[in-house]
Amino acid sequence: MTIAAQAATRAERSFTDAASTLRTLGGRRFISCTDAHIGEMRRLVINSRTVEEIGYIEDGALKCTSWGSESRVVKELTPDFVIDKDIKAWVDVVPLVTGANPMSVVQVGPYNALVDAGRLVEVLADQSASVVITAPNGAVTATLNTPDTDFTDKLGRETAKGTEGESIYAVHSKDGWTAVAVSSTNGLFGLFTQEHWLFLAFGSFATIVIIALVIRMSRKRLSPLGELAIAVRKREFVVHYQPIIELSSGLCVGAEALVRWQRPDGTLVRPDLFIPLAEQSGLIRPITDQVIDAIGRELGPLFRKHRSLHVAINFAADDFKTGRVLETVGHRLGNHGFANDQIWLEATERGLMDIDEARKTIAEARTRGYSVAIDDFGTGYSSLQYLQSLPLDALKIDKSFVDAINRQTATSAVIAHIIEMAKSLSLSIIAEGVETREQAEYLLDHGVEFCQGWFYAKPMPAADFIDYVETSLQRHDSGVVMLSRAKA
Ligand SMILES: Nc1nc2c(ncn2[C@@H]2O[C@@H]3COP(=O)(O)O[C@H]4[C@@H](O)[C@H](n5cnc6c(=O)[nH]c(N)nc65)O[C@@H]4COP(=O)(O)O[C@H]3[C@H]2O)c(=O)[nH]1
Repeated sequence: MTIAAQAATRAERSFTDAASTLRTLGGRRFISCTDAHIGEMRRLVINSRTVEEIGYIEDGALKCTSWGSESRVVKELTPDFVIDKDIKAWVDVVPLVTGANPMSVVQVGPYNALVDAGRLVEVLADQSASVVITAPNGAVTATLNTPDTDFTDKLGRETAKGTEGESIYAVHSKDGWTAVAVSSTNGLFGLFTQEHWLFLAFGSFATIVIIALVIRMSRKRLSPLGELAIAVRKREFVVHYQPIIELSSGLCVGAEALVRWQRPDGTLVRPDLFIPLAEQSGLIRPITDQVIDAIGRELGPLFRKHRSLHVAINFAADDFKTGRVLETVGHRLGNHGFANDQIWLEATERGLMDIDEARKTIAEARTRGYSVAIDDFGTGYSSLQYLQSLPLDALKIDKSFVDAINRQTATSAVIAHIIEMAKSLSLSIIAEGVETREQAEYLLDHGVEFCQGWFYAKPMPAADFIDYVETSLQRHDSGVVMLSRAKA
């Protein structure tokens, strides 16, 4: 298939896919703009590769979109073209809600969908080629790399290919849709056609290369949220475990579970690059569930064998607010033989902002036997009063304060105050990000019980963590203690 043919097929499919998504929605009954209605619109957007946003129109006003409620009057414009009688389409519309780049709009009944025109032409393997796609009524729906429209108009709408001067072109028509691709004879596209004998000889190889490029490019162009939604569906999340160390003995007493997004090419994406988006979009829930499932599967046998170990799990604000965390953890880890007192729930200060809800969830968690720690302490707005009002078990000191130890900077003194504050509230203290022996010694001298950090171990896959724990326990049994040996 030529580039033009791929582009035309893709354009037509984008519009009909969007229309069929809207028809599915139209076939279902919802009380308009309720949580269930908006939630379903959002779900369809997340699961679609073509639709960026869905809107619902009633009495000439945009009542809600997949982003939430709205109440803007929309001007009724004449559609740029109509497909199959009931599908209206417009091109180059600036989205009302996000004000993002112009997109195409497809409307079926009371619903409309925003389709990213750029994605219609993402099939290109050759960046030097330009493409123009026209709808059955001749309206230009998408372009790439600013085509010379005088030239492309001249080529007409019949499937054809050839060269003219320095340019090589292909026109492909399908069901009234036309895509014209133009490239210079030096481009990759030109190369394939010029070296026709090569293409013939290695035709299947070239096709595979193009398909691979197309797939790579379409992945690249997918919005971050679209990518994340696909990662959730394909369960692309893995968990690494960072040992938590008892400072006085050097013994590994447990681990913090830290999620990573493992891309299909094997690269690992850091959580701070996708957790905020996951929290905003609601995808954090299935991600949290996948983390908990992995912990159960990977650490179940180790935790049944060593009852003194604990695992600390990070929870998002949403998990804490709704109390959902308790059911999820109880069910999913209980099945693998974890005792509740082996589970520590970690929430950031931000996650506990809704203090009344947080207090309820924490109290219930402790009744069930879980421990609850406040994470990244000192980076938010927490005050002593705020801390006092929550029935917490432990406080994690943020790495930025540990970094300042013995540095004579403005923050250097803060850590001593945090430690005193935690002690006055009888909270256990865990210091994060310990990278040097001096830091570990300072913390031990100031009565901090636990820490984690690269001085001891980086986060690691489950199999390595299991080896680490077994070795740590054997050493401890044989009387070897890391920090006290270091001090001697
Ligand atoms: N430079 C340095 N870094 C150290 C050292 N020791 C630990 N770290 C890093 O510090 C972070 C500690 O986790 P956090 O404060 O809970 O901060 C976490 C946590 O807030 C969030 N996160 C991680 N996993 C999850 C999860 O499953 N769910 C949720 N909701 N959030 C998660 O992402 C944050 C970042 O996690 P990571 O990138 O894994 O980064 C981890 C860890 O790899 C050290 O000695 N030096």
